Amino acid sequence: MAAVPTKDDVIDMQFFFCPTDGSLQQLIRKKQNHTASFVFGIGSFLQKKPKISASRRLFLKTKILKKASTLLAEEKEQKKIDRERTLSERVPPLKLSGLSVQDLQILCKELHQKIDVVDEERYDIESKVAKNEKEIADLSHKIFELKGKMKRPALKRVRVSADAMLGALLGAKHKESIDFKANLKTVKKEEEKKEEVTDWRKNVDAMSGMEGRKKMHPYRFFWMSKYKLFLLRHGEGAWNKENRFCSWVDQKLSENGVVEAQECGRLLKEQGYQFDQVFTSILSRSIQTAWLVLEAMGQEWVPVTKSWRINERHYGALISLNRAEMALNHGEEQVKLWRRSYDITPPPIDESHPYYAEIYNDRRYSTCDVPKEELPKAESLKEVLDRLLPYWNDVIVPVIKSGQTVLISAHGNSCRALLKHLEDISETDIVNVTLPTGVPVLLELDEDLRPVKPRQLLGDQAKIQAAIKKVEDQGKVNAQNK
Ligand SMILES: O=C(O)[C@@H](COP(=O)(O)O)OP(=O)(O)O
Repeated sequence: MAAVPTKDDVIDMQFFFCPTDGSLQQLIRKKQNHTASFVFGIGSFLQKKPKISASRRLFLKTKILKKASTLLAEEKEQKKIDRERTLSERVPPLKLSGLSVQDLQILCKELHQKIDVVDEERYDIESKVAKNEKEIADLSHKIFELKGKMKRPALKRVRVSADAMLGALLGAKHKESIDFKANLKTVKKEEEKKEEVTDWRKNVDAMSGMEGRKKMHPYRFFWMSKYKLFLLRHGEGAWNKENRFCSWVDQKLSENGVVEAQECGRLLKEQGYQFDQVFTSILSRSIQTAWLVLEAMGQEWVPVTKSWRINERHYGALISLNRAEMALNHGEEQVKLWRRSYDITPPPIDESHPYYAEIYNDRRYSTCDVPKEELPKAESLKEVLDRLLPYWNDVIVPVIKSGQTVLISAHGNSCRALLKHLEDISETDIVNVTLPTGVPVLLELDEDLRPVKPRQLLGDQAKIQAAIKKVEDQGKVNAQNK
């Protein structure tokens, strides 16, 4: 402990509470060395003057306490002022008056971007702290182990040769001398394997679980999302209800489908989401769903862009057939392969099919970016992805990257194809991904449009699970609505 300063040494004396033990302390700064501080307990300070009476001591203590409490209050007040000053410097008050809705939206976006940046910094700092804490814990553990090794029981040193020791162990018969060194193995000191620090974003192979998504680095889930993308399978269509393959036949929403779409819009509104652009297929059920969602959200003005490339998978000759009947005739396994496999294409549609003319004579298919003759006659999920990807890359991605929030109102399989691409789902695992009607799927993506979190199906989770099961069961012999 530092020497007790004399009266001449002292330039400043303060009393304060010690936060660690709650005792009253005295802080004295030395004259010669302004950087040095000495702290003495009040007890010991007072003990140095034994002549002091009890009442005087009490009086002093009370005075010191009063002074300390005033100082504390002042310090608290000062901290408050400092905090407010720093906040007003770093976070200037928002000037909202006179701003148009568009300006407000831009401001909101800017603020969100700032929050994202701060969160990323916070995340970085937190992970650094966690890493350092782990290192400290490891080092403490090593120290503990070393200390343990130091406390070996004191052994008596005995000078005995190896031969003498063998003799003692094996008895007097032992005569040979043994070269112990010859039997010693050379053990290389194992180099401590250093954990490789890589950019987790590049670690696609390490992505994990979640319905077949490849393993994802756990930290990735804590990364802040840069973009939000919403995928939506339209509300129930008339043929969904009848359990018929609808595909490119332009069925409208069922009554229930209308309600599903409206409820979806209400939910998104409740949760405060706003869209800047909506993309749909050129099939009425996805367009109708987009309208109903926007209407329920009060965002009817949001631009809607349509493309055949977002259309449902072309189910070829299966179009209009009942799934349960198909399961009865061809087996549930076969129906599952047709419905959910990645690269199995169902038999193609031809002119003899009852819906061929209705599909291919429809004017909408002469507006596509490929000649009518080149439009598919049946598609596997892979083929859906092949025709969807150019549109995604060339049209939708730039919109998302410009900072706009996008809703894609599409179909079961066009959404599955996109999910496979975005979440890097394997060909075998995509079989297990099923989307219910009218349930928005929220994807949070990083700057390269890779998911940073598991996809979220928004809404009542029990209902969603039941709806998924219902869709899966459509391909079973005993499905409802045969
Ligand atoms: O074509 C259809 O009937 C369904 C998908 O059928 P499954 O792949 O579920 O058999 O597409 P959607 O209702 O999403 O437009």
